[in-house]
Amino acid sequence: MTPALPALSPTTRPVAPLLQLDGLTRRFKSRVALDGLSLAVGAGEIVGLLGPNGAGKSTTFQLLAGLLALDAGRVLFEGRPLSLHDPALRQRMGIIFQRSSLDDLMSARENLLLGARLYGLTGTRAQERVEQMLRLIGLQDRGDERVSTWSGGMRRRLELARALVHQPRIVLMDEPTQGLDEASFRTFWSHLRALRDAEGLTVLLTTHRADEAEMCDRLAVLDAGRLVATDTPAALASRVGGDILTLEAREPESLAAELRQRLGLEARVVEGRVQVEVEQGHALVPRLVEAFPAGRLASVSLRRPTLADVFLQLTGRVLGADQPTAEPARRSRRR
Ligand SMILES: Nc1ncnc2c1ncn2[C@@H]1O[C@H](COP(=O)(O)OP(=O)(O)OP(=O)(O)O)[C@@H](O)[C@H]1O
Repeated sequence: MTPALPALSPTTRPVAPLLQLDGLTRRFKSRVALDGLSLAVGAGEIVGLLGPNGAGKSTTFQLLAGLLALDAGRVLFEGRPLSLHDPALRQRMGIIFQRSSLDDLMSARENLLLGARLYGLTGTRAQERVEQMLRLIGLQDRGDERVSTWSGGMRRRLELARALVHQPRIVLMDEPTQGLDEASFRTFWSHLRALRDAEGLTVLLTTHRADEAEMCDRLAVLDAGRLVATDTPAALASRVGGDILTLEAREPESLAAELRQRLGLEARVVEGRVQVEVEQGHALVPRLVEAFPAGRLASVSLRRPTLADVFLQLTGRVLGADQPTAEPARRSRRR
């Protein structure tokens, strides 16, 4: 008798990512919207897709939602390739698009019940799930009100509940908090995290907000349909290193040119102010004040880099802005 093979221990058994995008490619005539995007999303992870306008974020979501056909590439769920039209994939995914998909004339409960029925949940099971979701988003006392009377923040939380009513493993969210005020943004995220903890939810979202990007477990930066970086927010922020000096001046372009020529600094103009990335910012401040007499500089401020700076360095664009503002920074820096 052949001896039984030893069982793989949990540490040696390979764990497939929950969702794996493998070389996703989509063209619109001669324009390549997505150019071989590969990205793995692990179970229980909140992954943020960051990218300037036209980077390919919405195209990725439309492909995953089965609304567009792929030109090349494949999607694996728990290690198994799945067609984007496979009902099994639909069942495991919840999607929140930028535009509201709620029915304004219905109450919150009715909206959730409709969502549940679309995924085959009926009877007491559907009712229970609807009540559970209303509790999780903290709106159980308002469930019978018409959605049209609700605030933007409450509606976004209801969208989240509706995308999750059929208990998907992963939820895709296209700019879920766009237009929300600070308080609604915080509430939305605390519910999202509670859902992740309560239901083991995995999230793939797009955002233009640096504060939202900071909240993700991992970020994938897209530019012109290609993945240019993927890492934790902290690791990405440490790529910029050093300090960010911001200088206000009446003629920012000429000041930036002088900083480059006279001091050999990598200075660029970002939204009307001169920005310089340096290792020892505090040591440079007195030199700048000395080099540029009163009148040339209106103010100098020093801060640690944020994700918005990382984004600028990688893509040459300001996070959330429509137009390019600068060339992506060269790697070498004056120390
Ligand atoms: N239906 C379409 N027909 C032609 N071109 C398209 C179509 N959809 C997207 N594109 C192009 O594909 C590229 C990627 O667009 P996409 O909407 O995915 O970008 P995005 O990252 O979502 O941008 P935004 O942040 O502005 O929503 C863009 O150049 C866009 O013009």
